[in-house]
Amino acid sequence: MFLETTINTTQKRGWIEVVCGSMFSGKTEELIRRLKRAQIAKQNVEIFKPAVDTRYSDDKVVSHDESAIRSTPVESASNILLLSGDTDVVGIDEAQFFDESIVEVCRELANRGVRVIVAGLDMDFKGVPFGPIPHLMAEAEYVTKVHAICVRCGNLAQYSHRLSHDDKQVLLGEKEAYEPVCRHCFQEINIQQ
Ligand SMILES: Nc1ncnc2c1ncn2[C@@H]1O[C@H](COP(=O)(O)OP(=O)(O)O)[C@@H](O)[C@H]1O
Ligand SMILES: Cc1cn([C@H]2C[C@H](O)[C@@H](COP(=O)(O)O)O2)c(=O)[nH]c1=O
Ligand SMILES: [Zn+2]
Repeated sequence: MFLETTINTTQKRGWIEVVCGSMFSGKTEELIRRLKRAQIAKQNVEIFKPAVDTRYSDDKVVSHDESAIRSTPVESASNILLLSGDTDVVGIDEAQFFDESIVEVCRELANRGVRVIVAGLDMDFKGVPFGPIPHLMAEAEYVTKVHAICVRCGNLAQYSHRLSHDDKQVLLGEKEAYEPVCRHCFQEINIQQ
């Protein structure tokens, strides 16, 4: 479990946390858990997600288990800077869908003294690093990799296997479109295909 860094109230110091893993690994639940605890601590919290992710809700980040928190959809990473005026904590979900400029945005916020918590897929359906997440992992002070349960064998899953033959990297979907699998099962699937 991630343990929050003690906040030194005399000096406002920012940092970056990344929560990554496959689909269904609990990234959004963990993001919501950290943000709700910050709200309980009376911190000023803003949550953003890419406008492209229209699943579940326009104005909420929602987990597969239906826990939710209010959020603002943004068309581009630069909007996050504009909308984060007097904020102590910024949460960003589905960060794999932003372009590389999200790295600069997170850096700028952290340098300003903001705690930035970013959740996103570390790998796409091919097992290839996804968008800006690897770069964010390199810059972050704290990286938490969470795991789903492999639907084929019950081991820890780190891959998101796409059930269709669609080859484009971005394809929104849920259980009808993806299943979380472990290394062994991911290899077996790819040998068969
Ligand atoms: N194969 C699975 N392994 C783990 N959790 C699963 C699985 N299938 C469904 N879930 C549900 O997904 C929830 C995690 O959802 P969520 O936080 O939205 O994940 P993520 O954001 O990583 O896709 C779990 O608490 C569980 O209820
Ligand atoms: C693996 C993979 C996933 N996606 C899409 C599918 C979902 O809409 C999101 C991931 O959501 P989650 O909160 O992590 O479950 O990303 C994609 O577009 N391309 C991929 O390769
Ligand atoms: Zn498996």
